[in-house]
Amino acid sequence: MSNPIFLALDVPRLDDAVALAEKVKQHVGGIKLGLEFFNAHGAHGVHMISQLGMPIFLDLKLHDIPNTVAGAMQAIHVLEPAIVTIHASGGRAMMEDAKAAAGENTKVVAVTMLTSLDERDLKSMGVGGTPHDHVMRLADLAHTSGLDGVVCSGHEIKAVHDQWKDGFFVVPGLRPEGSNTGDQKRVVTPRQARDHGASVLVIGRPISRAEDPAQAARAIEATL
Ligand SMILES: O=C(O)c1cc(=O)[nH]c(=O)n1[C@@H]1O[C@H](COP(=O)(O)O)[C@@H](O)[C@H]1O
Repeated sequence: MSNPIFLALDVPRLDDAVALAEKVKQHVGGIKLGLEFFNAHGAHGVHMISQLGMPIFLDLKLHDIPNTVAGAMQAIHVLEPAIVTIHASGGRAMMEDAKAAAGENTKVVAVTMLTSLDERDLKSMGVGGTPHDHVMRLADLAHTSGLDGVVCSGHEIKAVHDQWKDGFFVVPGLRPEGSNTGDQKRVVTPRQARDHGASVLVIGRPISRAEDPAQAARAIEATL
């Protein structure tokens, strides 16, 4: 079975990002490049990381009107990402148009509810119900909009997987037992997420901020 860990390369300097990716390469299945990396280094940065020969997950969290998101999807064909994120709250038309505009080898997955949010945050945004309800509703919308899968926390992955058997599921907000959760609120261990149906495990700081990132990645890999 291939390694489901994608390292979130949320580091500001390109040379540090390349060095970190080189260090952990043997212990992860791919690299996730997100807003911090893409806004700082753009297409050039993506090409640099692509040279390591690993699948690239471009976490752009697109959320705009359908025409604009479709145009953004077209613009990244050249980068050949394996996975791209959009926001499910952009709605059905946005998701349908995003999928139609994506490259044929790119999985388009929708962020349901960020792992940094909890029920109080939902309430403060005027959204009723529990995180579970909210995630299930948006996962169903993403499914019927023709997407490949969703991003959700480890708290919901089992229910989402039960409802969408052949979906592709990305789970961030992962922490090995006893490690610092930081800004994440809906957290599980990498092993729990894997056991409950995650296709991809996104892990950033527990590896990137470790004293020995390769050892940290190896230790997490060993728990799977
Ligand atoms: O789309 C994502 O990858 C994402 C969605 C989400 O709900 N929560 C979340 O943390 N992420 C990303 O996953 C990574 C988590 O990083 P760490 O908390 O450092 O492991 C970051 O790059 C986030 O941008």
